[in-house]
Amino acid sequence: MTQTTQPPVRAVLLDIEGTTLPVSFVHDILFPYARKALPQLLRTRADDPEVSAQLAEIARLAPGTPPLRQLDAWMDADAKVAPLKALQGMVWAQGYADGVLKATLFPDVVPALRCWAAAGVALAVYSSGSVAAQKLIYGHTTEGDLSSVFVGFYDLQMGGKREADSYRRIVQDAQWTPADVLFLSDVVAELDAAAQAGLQTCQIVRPADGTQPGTTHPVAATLTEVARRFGLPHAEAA
Ligand SMILES: CSCCC(=O)C(=O)COP(=O)(O)O
Ligand SMILES: [Mg+2]
Repeated sequence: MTQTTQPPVRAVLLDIEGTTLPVSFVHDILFPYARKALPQLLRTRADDPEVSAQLAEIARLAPGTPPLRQLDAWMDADAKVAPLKALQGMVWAQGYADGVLKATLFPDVVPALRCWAAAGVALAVYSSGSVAAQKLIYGHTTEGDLSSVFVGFYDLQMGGKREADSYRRIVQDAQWTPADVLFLSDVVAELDAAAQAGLQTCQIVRPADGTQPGTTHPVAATLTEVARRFGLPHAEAA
């Protein structure tokens, strides 16, 4: 019988929602905050080039629809659309600055990420949330600023998370070898796309989020379990 061995993991690419952060934080705190704050952002900063560029993109994607109505429709559908994600990131910045928003990561996340980074494993984020929003989350956690553990942040500018080419672009940008990279996500379609691009994969199945395990990828409930399964260092072993 032939046995396949996994190449050692040299880099870990991580999803956010449902992987490092509870789905409830995104849906019950971040999204309602953005829905409430977006009308004022469009009223007061429509001429700001950062905002007007996103308004132009909305007009390109949904010609003739008033921007706020289109943003509401995308939020209702939880659509992962770049201009919505960019504008959400802009309003969240104020919430983090005011101290109203603070990210509570799953308890296994900070020790695992610190341990992996200290051991020389390259860590990067890939989320539908904008790079600015990702840096805000990891820069404002209940356990302090974690953003320096990451060597890269990737968003929808790389393409959709269910498309294999997005993972190829990320790996190329980071100058990694696909087989050396482990992608962690709660969503099987994202893992399928990453596997198609040659990455190793593991589904994070968080009981708190009620994630349903699939059958086609290794499964782990915590990053500690990921470490054991993929030969990464873990805090207890340090
Ligand atoms: C990074 S900010 C909040 C996440 C977000 O806006 C979102 O849509 C969730 O996307 P993910 O790709 O992390 O599931
Ligand atoms: Mg997710």
